Amino acid sequence: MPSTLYDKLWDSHLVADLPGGEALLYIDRHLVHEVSSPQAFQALRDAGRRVRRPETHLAVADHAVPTRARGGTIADPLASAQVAELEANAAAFDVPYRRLDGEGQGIVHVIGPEAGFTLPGITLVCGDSHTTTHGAFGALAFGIGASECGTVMAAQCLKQTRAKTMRVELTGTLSPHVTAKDVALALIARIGGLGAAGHAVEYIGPAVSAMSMAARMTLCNMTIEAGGRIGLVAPDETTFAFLKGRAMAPQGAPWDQAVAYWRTLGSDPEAVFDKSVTLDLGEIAPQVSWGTAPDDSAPITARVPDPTTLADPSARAKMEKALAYMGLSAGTALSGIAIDRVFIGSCTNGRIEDLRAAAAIVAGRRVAPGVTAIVVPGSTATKHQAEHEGLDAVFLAAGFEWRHAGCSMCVAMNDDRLLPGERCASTSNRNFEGRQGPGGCTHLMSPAMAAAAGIAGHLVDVRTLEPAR
Ligand SMILES: CC(C)[C@H](C(=O)O)[C@@H](O)C(=O)O
Ligand code: SF4
Repeated sequence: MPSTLYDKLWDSHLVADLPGGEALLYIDRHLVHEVSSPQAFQALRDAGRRVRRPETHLAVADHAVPTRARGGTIADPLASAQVAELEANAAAFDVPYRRLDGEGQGIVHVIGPEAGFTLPGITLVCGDSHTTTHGAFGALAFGIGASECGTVMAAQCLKQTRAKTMRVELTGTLSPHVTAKDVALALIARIGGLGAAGHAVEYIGPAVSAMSMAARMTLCNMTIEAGGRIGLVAPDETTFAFLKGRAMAPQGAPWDQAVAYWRTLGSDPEAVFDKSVTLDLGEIAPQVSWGTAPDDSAPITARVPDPTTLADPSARAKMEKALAYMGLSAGTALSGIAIDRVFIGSCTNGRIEDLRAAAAIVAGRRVAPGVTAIVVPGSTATKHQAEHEGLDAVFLAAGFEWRHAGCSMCVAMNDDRLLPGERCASTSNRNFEGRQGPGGCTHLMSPAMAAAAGIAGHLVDVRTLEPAR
């Protein structure tokens, strides 16, 4: 019977079918961060257990870490305690740990792929919803809860329910300045925040094959914002080229064997999916979010939607609430909404390709008066690569701040936050109320669009930005 990529990954990790429809899956790798791991380590301690296969875990601090300075002590007592706890737990349980002041530090979803820790054909989990990111490599990767992290550490297995499958076919070609982020936002706006719930989404089609690994990771990263716990792209030559020579990827003959296996993973041509959606990339314009959920997104050429046009009272009330929080009135042109801050970074768009795209817009221009703009690379290695390419100088010359790696302003768990009422053009993935700080307003967009907003001082179509002087 023809199988999908998801079926192949599931079947190759199935330990046992359990009564009641659940199954026991073998877990190959586990990424560990400071927010979701303390409870898991404590559970091991309480039960007197060790980590079963320490070498299959990789720990790093990313959510709470300060990005202004590295080395020395962390001023914030909570962040300092969280990082110290992770470091002590990793040492006590022999789990490999990426030091905060080391080259290997960064956001879990950025360092996994960079290290070749993320590989096609494996199961990979993390106590973090954006673990979907790693599916870009053809890995069965999904976010788990804090107590499940402890289960994986102790047993290397997890109980799971098989997901349904959804095929998202991308056709056509992206227009200039339109990116995977715009595709993700347009898709989520179309299918809704629960449009992929219960489904493992596979992105298929020539437009996916043409995408870089960074673009595929952005797509898979955002799959959770459509409710899908799993986003997948079949591994291909682009995947292999990205992984070859990475520190934790196989080398020599095992590499050749692995690639031969990875080539077999793609969905069979006749494989049947439970659900199917097609998106023509040629029709997608740069997107921005206007509300308080990622599916509240629209082309930058559109206007703030009007709740009175909605027939369903609960949908109307939801939109009214979102617009009230965002301080926006129906009918206002999205292009032109003034911003206070720009955040370029996160596990969605903090990779070198993202920084290059933003720098290309910023070069020769200046951040608008009154706007504070920060660039936060997704990993320390990305930061150093960007510096090697001179991107830091481009950002600094334009008035951007150049920071150390971490989750930063994606989530209000560290020093980088919006103040109440501040409005931010952000390359992150969530725009919930208070996500970037209590009372802060987030507009999601691509790195090029966020850079353009910083230059213009308002949301703007990057394709119409005034030429650099
Ligand atoms: C803190 C963590 C558990 C959380 C997640 O699960 O995704 C965070 O990374 C986020 O993006 O909201
Ligand atoms: S960058 Fe944002 S979305 Fe990604 S793991 Fe950190 S907090 Fe979560």
